[in-house]
Amino acid sequence: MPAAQGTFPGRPARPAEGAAGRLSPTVNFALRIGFYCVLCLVCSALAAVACLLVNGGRTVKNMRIIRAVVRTFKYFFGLRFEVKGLENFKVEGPAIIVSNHQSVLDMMGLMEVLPDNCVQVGKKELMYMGSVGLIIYLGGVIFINRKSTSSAKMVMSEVAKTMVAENVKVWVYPEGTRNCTGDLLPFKKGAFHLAIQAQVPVIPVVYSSFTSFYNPKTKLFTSGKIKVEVLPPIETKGLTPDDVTDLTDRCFSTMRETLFRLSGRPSQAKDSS
Ligand SMILES: CCCCC/C=C\C/C=C\CCCCCCCC(=O)SCCNC(=O)CCNC(=O)[C@H](O)C(C)(C)COP(=O)(O)OP(=O)(O)OC[C@H]1O[C@@H](n2cnc3c(N)ncnc32)[C@H](O)[C@@H]1OP(=O)(O)O
Ligand SMILES: CCCCCCCC/C=C\CCCCCCCC(=O)OC[C@@H](O)COP(=O)(O)O
Repeated sequence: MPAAQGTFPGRPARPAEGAAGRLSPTVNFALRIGFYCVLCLVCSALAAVACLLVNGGRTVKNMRIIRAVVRTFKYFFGLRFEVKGLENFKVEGPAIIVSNHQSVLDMMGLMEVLPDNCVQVGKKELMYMGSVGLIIYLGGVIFINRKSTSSAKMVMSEVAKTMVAENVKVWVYPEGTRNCTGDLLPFKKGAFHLAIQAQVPVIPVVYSSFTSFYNPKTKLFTSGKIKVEVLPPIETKGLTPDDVTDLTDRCFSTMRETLFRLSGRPSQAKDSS
């Protein structure tokens, strides 16, 4: 049975165990992150076989298999998710989903709420992570080259056409990189160009800050609760490229306000420093 409250590996010691039973935060952090990576690598290899046998190759249908596997990971790390607003995913047809990106641990949060027929946009370097790269490829993830704006834009424009033709939702992390500060980085505009080009709604998803249980700088990684809110879709019908900045700013403000509320920091919602 999986450990319920972050008891494996490198769980914090109980007072009765004394100093001998305690692990330094650095060792605890390394063990838990190392275990996460091994879990991802091993499960990806096994899931890749299942994906090839069941679906035959690269297809978004493989995401169902990946989702089912990754949803079990939270039990090993004592993580709990409290999800609200899943009904907001029930829009007819394709949509762009945008969410905050804090850590590699986000894969657990992603799979907790991932709707069917939804692929993510990821940096191309992810392809080279061994079996994890293979499973990401098999899941249909759209790879972009962050070092080449023109090629990234070309890929995104192609996605605008295919997502409508194939009725697929696309999940983008608009911060463009991981950010575990408890705030949002300024949003890149690719997701919003994509939504307006395809004339599909944007659905923001916000995860509460990990900083109370996870902080790579201070080597903190314990059990914890993550609040997730799927916000109402923002329509883009009739919007033009001139509206991209407004749409980006609107999503950013709504998500930042939600991030602070979910993380118990309402007073900072208006502070843009
Ligand atoms: C079974 C076990 C499994 C174990 C593993 C578990 C799970 C794995 C399985 C699946 C899950 C996979 C999850 C993958 C997650 C991946 C996460 C990431 O990789 S995040 C990083 C990559 N993503 C992004 O970067 C997306 C956000 N970025 C953008 O949107 C960017 O805008 C960009 C399109 C990438 C371009 O970026 P760049 O920095 O080069 O340029 P700018 O953003 O500054 O834009 C310049 C300029 O161009 C305009 N622009 C942008 N896009 C467009 C467009 N499509 N069309 C037209 N114009 C565009 C932009 O507005 C700027 O102009 P201006 O300044 O005038 O506004
Ligand atoms: C043979 C090669 C072996 C490689 C071994 C790799 C070991 C890594 C194994 C598992 C790690 C699980 C990662 C799951 C995928 C995480 C996706 C992710 O979060 O990518 C980060 C990316 O969004 C932004 O990158 P940056 O913050 O800009 O950087």
